Amino acid sequence: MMYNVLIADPLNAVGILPLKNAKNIHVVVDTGLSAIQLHDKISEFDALIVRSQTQVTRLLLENASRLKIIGRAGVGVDNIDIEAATELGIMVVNAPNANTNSAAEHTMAMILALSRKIPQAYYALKNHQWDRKKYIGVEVRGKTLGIVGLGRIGAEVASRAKGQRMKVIAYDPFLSPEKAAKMGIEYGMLEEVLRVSDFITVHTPLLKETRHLINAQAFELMKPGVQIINCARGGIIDEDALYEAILSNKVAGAALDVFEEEPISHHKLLDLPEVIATPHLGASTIEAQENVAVDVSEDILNFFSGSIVRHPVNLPSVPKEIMNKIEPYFNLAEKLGTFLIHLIDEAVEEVTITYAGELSKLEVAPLTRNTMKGILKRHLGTHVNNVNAMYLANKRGITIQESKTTQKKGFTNLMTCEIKTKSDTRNISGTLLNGLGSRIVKVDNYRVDVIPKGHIVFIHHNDQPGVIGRMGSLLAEYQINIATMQVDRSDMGGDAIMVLKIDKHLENDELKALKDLDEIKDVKAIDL
Ligand SMILES: NC(=O)c1ccc[n+]([C@@H]2O[C@H](COP(=O)([O-])OP(=O)(O)OC[C@H]3O[C@@H](n4cnc5c(N)ncnc54)[C@H](O)[C@@H]3O)[C@@H](O)[C@H]2O)c1
Ligand SMILES: O=C(O)CC[C@@H](O)C(=O)O
Repeated sequence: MMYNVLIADPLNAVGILPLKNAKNIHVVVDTGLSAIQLHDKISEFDALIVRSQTQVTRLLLENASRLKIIGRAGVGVDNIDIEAATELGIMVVNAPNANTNSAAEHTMAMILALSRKIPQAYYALKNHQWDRKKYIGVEVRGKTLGIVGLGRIGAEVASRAKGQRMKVIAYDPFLSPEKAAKMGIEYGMLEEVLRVSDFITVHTPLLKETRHLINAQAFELMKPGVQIINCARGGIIDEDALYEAILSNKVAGAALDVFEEEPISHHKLLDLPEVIATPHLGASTIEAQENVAVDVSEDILNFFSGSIVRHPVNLPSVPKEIMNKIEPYFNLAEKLGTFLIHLIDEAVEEVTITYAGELSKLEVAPLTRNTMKGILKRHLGTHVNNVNAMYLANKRGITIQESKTTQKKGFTNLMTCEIKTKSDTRNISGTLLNGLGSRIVKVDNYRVDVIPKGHIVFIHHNDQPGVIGRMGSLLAEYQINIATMQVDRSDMGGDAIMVLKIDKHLENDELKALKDLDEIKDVKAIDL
């Protein structure tokens, strides 16, 4: 059988040799296609390889009748509609480790270029201006580098910055003070990192929760004269807010490798002398390009030869015969993990999953993996799947325990997930009701009855008259409809919780307004 592979973005020629040399693969390299041309052509191909430029949309995939696999030659998969690919049974693979080093080196190059105004001075000199006074920089030695997102690249940047004698402070939801100490850096919550840093570099994925993570409020917290670096994804920093912060002299300089929209040739930020920029070059080295091309090429060959792929982004990996038995619980497991992680504000240290009643007779390992996927996906994004979830948890030092009990605990089947952090323990339980589908039945031991789907607001408050009414009125002011509501309390006048189902995603300003109401202790917005 011959497989047609389309390479739609520029890829390293040596890296794609494994594909070119394979007897059953016909490689077409066509990197200049418009979206419409790609749409017209895609139905001829069994595999598509892209970098960050080609947008792999649902519309494109719906026309890709032969397509079986997409290779992303890099880390970020935000240019690929993973949900659509999964729905259509198209596998997505990426190359998560292949460009880490290059992206970290590029970040360091940007920090140093920014601190010494190298691009500005170079530009002036090329324009025949010998000006030594205008381009006085600052040393990075002794300065504090704040790292937001301490994953693969963030951690590499941290170790390089220490080599430059910088103090490093980092925030990552999976980082604890102990882990930070082992790496010889400081741990801080996001606000602290923003407050104390002289340079701030972001290394998170672009997710719903990280879009505009660095916004006008974040800039307000920063030191005057702070310098900002983004070599991760456009959109993590609010570009309008950055522009204003530079005009008001709060931010002294910014180095950008990525933009909210790409490609660009004009942008108001590029008109500011304080901004230096590169056109998404973080992974553009000979080594990284060869590595990413080799990694995706090999995985595409693995896929077509029926071998195990090494970097799946969306693989449903559970064998069919086991899946048939546990399928009804599979979705519930992920949703319990997703719900619970939203209640957690510190690094996760331990996860315990207990299977009770009929569940204890089943093969539950895939359910544990799917729960972990739900937990990790919140901060690690769509590349987490039930194949790599345990590996990723392990790498972050999270202990996972699984236990079974034949006791029914009030339900014929009950799955309970507990997360321990340094100072907190939270739990959630769910069940499958005969004929009625899955339900969340307990949160932190409060009784609830919630279908694990849609937009949920979880509120922790004091049991006082009027709280529920104020909550309802405020949501009404924002035109937010409450679909269902559950309330429970520890005792009269004591701790209480509310679980609301609402008809839309709760925006940050709406969340803040709810938090500011009297008697409210905490509010979490959870999209299941
Ligand atoms: N410029 C380039 O060419 C280039 C090259 C490679 C990667 N990237 C991008 O760099 C970014 C990081 O890649 P990586 O391989 O290190 O990913 P990674 O998954 O290893 O690390 C991301 C880290 O961000 C953390 N995170 C998630 N939400 C957070 C939040 N709200 N606050 C703080 N931290 C949060 C996660 O816990 C995780 O540890 C991605 O956006 C990737 O697409 C860019
Ligand atoms: O394709 C590129 O060069 C960029 C890749 C990079 O942004 C990534 O996420 O891996």
